[in-house]
Amino acid sequence: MTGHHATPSVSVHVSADDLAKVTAARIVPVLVDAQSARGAASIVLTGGGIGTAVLAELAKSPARDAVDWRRLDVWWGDERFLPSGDPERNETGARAALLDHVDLDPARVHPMPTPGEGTPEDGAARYAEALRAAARPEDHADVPSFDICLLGIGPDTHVASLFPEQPALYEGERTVVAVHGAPKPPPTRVSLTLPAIGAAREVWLLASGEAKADAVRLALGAAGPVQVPASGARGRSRTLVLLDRAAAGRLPAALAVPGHS
Ligand SMILES: O=C1O[C@H](COP(=O)(O)O)[C@@H](O)[C@H](O)[C@H]1O
Repeated sequence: MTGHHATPSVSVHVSADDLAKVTAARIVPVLVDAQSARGAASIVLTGGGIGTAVLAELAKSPARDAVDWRRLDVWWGDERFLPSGDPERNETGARAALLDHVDLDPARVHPMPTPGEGTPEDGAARYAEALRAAARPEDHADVPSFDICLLGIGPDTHVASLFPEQPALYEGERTVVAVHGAPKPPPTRVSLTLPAIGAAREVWLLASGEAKADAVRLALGAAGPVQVPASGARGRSRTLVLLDRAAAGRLPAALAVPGHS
């Protein structure tokens, strides 16, 4: 799960609302192309404000009918280790925003573990095994080459549940880990690691609002992933950084290229 990774390209949209709409619209052709090229598509979902808003816009978009939802594999980048249906779970938000509104094959939807199923470590190991089973020989990795991996950027530069300076950032082998003592509640979580994220064809980093402006600048700067986890989240073919104007406000002018809105 090493090798070449794509240099980020940045697009900036006038508002969080536009950012969510444009990102949703950009997801559709990527999934459609993947389904025609390989028979099925895969997406990794994120929690968080803008990530969930993108899913809600996708549910509303008439273009969504171009996707064959039954041939979509849905994974999560991270999850709060809470019971199924808990409003704080990323899964709960994703189901309400999108998954409950499209005709998915339930066998292709892969929620992360809940406390009722054992320890977070057990759950992480089972999730890693499910990813390994879904990987194809041509993926040359222990996880599928996700077509899109969506990741929100936290104000502290975390992505998924990979928080600055935490042990998960030193993980070079495992694809999924249990996280204890996360600085953002709840403290116990399960997360993909950077090697698993880096197996994605496309990584899309999302941020909206002024509170993310410093994190976005750091994510595109020279710091390494232990200090700035978002700087280590890169796709193999493409890394897109999708921002609203407020989140792009502290980028060097040369990087803050306006998007399509
Ligand atoms: O805790 C989490 O936070 C991040 C970012 O959330 P946001 O509300 O600041 O956008 C999210 O990407 C991650 O999936 C989630 O578990």
